[in-house]
Amino acid sequence: MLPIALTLGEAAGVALDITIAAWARRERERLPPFVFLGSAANIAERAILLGIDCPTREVEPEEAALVFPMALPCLPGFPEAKAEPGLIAREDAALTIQSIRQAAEFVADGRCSSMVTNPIAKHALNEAGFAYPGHTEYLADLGEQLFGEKRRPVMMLAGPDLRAVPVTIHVPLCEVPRLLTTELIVETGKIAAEELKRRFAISSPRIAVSGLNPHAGEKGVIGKEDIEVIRPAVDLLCQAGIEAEGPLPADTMFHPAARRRYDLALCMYHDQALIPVKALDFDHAVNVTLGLPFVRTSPDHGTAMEIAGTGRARPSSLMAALRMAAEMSRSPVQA
Ligand SMILES: NC(=O)c1ccc[n+]([C@@H]2O[C@H](COP(=O)([O-])OP(=O)(O)OC[C@H]3O[C@@H](n4cnc5c(N)ncnc54)[C@H](O)[C@@H]3O)[C@@H](O)[C@H]2O)c1
Ligand SMILES: N[C@H](C(=O)O)[C@H](O)COP(=O)(O)O
Repeated sequence: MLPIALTLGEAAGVALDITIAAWARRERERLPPFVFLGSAANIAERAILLGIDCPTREVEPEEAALVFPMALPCLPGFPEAKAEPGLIAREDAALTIQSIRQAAEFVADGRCSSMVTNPIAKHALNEAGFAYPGHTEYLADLGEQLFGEKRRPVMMLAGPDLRAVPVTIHVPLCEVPRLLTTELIVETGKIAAEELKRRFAISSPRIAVSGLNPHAGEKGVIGKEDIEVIRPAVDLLCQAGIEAEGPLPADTMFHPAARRRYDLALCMYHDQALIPVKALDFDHAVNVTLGLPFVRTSPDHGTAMEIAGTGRARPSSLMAALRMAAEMSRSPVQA
């Protein structure tokens, strides 16, 4: 059985904590096997701090599934991160990036089934010269480099109660109206619909498209984008055979009865999509990148630096991400 490649993330945050806590729950939670692409020494040290019994074993991915019931499999020789809980070490940025790339390479080489990323501190990587605002954008480039396929990466946050996709992702809010085009909305909606069919067995996904402005523009009185940019996109999605409706006022499309009418909320910007998912399902939602030539999921939360090393970090979202990656890798049609 191929393991999941689990990345290092930011060692000053809760990445090590939730990795250890998830492994410790592997039997009860029936977790798929994973191999940690980080240092065994870092895991051992954090496990002592947390008071969790967590033996490690340095193994290649091929042996990880066999070892997983007894010890947390770690990549042999992976350099030790220097961070302390809550205290970022600048030199760790290179390791964090190396781990993400290594995970994608293992999947490309058929040595791992999929990748799950631990949370990174975007500002720390940015200061170290990392040219991407997040995993999503970096992984799209790795998809091209390693698989020869470049598609638009689509971020989806998926919880038990809601799936939502932001059309624009890691961009300043003031840039959103300029970046939002009919073409971008249609392309994002098509990729999302295709992936819901292919990877999530939803045969005819229903997509609710949000407006941009209050009250979806109130017939153009409070902004024109809803009429001029978003409505034509909804029409084009419908013409492409996708069950899409909108633009819907964003403030009233997330209550329980409204959510029952669709499988995916296609939202215009990051917080419009992520706030409702995290408000409803923070502990169990998963961040999944659609449109990649490989499977990548992630917990929905960030580095939570202030609770690193305290034992207060819950591994539930990471466990949901591991399960989702395993299920998506088993989906009938592979990229
Ligand atoms: N996938 C990723 O790499 C990813 C995702 C989101 C945020 N981030 C980064 O994380 C950093 C911090 O972001 P933030 O503070 O907005 O969000 P955060 O998710 O780190 O923290 C928000 C709140 O939730 C709590 N929390 C988070 N995870 C928890 C867990 N597993 N168990 C218990 N409590 C938990 C935190 O203590 C905090 O109170 C930023 O640098 C951001 O860029 C990374
Ligand atoms: N936008 C995500 C969130 O807030 O949960 C997060 O920053 C992760 O993004 P990447 O997966 O692109 O790193």
